[in-house]
Amino acid sequence: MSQPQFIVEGGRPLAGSIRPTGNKNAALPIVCAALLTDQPVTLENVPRIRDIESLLSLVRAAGASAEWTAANTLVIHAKTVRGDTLPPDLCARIRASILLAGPLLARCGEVTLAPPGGDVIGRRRLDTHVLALEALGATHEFGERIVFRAKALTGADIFLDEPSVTGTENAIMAAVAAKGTTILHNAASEPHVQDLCEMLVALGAQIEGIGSNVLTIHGGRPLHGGTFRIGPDHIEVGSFIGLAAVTRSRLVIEDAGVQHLRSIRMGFDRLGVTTEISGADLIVPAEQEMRIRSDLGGAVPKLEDQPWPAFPADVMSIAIVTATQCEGIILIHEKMFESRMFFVDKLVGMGARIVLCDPHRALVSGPTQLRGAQVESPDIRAGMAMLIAALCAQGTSVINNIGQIERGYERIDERLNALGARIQRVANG
Ligand SMILES: CC(=O)N[C@H]1[C@@H](OP(=O)(O)OP(=O)(O)OC[C@H]2O[C@@H](n3ccc(=O)[nH]c3=O)[C@H](O)[C@@H]2O)O[C@H](CO)[C@@H](O)[C@@H]1O
Ligand SMILES: C=C(OP(=O)(O)O)C(=O)O
Repeated sequence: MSQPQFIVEGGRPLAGSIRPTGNKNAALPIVCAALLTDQPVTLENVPRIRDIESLLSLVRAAGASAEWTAANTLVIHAKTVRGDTLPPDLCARIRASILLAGPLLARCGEVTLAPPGGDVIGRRRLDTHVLALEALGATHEFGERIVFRAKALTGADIFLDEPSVTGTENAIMAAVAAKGTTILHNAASEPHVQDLCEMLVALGAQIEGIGSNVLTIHGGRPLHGGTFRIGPDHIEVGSFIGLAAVTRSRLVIEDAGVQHLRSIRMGFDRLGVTTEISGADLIVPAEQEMRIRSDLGGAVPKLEDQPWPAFPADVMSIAIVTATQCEGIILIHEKMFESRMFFVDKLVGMGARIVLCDPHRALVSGPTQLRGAQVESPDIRAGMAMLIAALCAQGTSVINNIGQIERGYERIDERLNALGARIQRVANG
């Protein structure tokens, strides 16, 4: 069945306030972490997005209950769980299915998964997950099925081969259940990793070094139930900064989690897009310089992604669209995923001046007037980037395959229409 489309009328300025939803990439591991205890866990500010619904289907298949008690409040109760009943098609739908490995291994001593899915943005390793779980005492089988087994999990001194986000999260969840102390070196430290740690601490875990790349976890303490509120999605905030800039709109991004925005704001600053902090809110003024800042001596500047706390890979696609509306030239270097930049073809089709140097680097020269077009949305962030491009373009655009956008952004058409956008969601065919 074909997916609905967005019909977007471009060129309209937006205005008003918008609140980011809870962080998708925090909510996903935190839902999994709720399976570590047999007590009920209440999660607030959970985004109502497709990836969460897919994960909840997996959680229920494992034997836990998961009920929405308010629009964004979820109660998970994993009184008993099983690790051998996860439907392969659901595992293949989302990257986050792999995050069930740590908690179900800890609870059941064995877990069987199918290889995870997620955005088709290039090869996605699982080696770090295996490295960490093996160090804690698990064995693994890897093929059409991924099986982890452990009679007992024991704390260990672990150096991760890369600061994998989900790899770190799996390691943390397993280490919290393991007897003894685990030291995780070269750990990822993104806001979502921090949120997961804080949630586990709220349930009784002992974790030191939260926010750094060395975590010390004193495991084996029984976890109780509790309530935890998911933090705001900094990637969504980055998306709204780009949206405001290219539509020349003043937007107030409420309760934006400003403590986590330094690298994102600095990245947009390089494009000539400045933002202001006002209490807990972030303001994007309508008047922007939109002039790319050259490096010293007039050299061509570069915007590159790196592990946290540097500029996040998931905001790169949004930065590319923004750069098409700024005066000057900039090299965008996406270091991580081999297929994430291919969507720039679609921007070129809309009038952007972009040279894709190789799968990781693109040279963007602006500003160019974008024209409405019929486009696909290949992954969550490219999809959002296309939506932003359509809102800034002259004329009408059609965005197909919007299920990709809705994997990560809650009611995005409704929320942007409340700011003055014209986005119509229509059934396709
Ligand atoms: C469900 C979930 O949480 N998904 C996120 C998670 O995926 P996921 O956990 O699958 O990504 P991984 O962190 O395992 O893989 C990316 C690897 O590349 C490294 N790296 C990162 C940036 C960079 O500029 N250069 C570099 O080499 C990372 O440190 C990491 O080692 O983290 C990715 C990296 O943030 C995000 O894109 C995904 O949205
Ligand atoms: C790549 C992303 O998601 P996932 O890891 O779930 O595919 C993303 O959130 O941009």
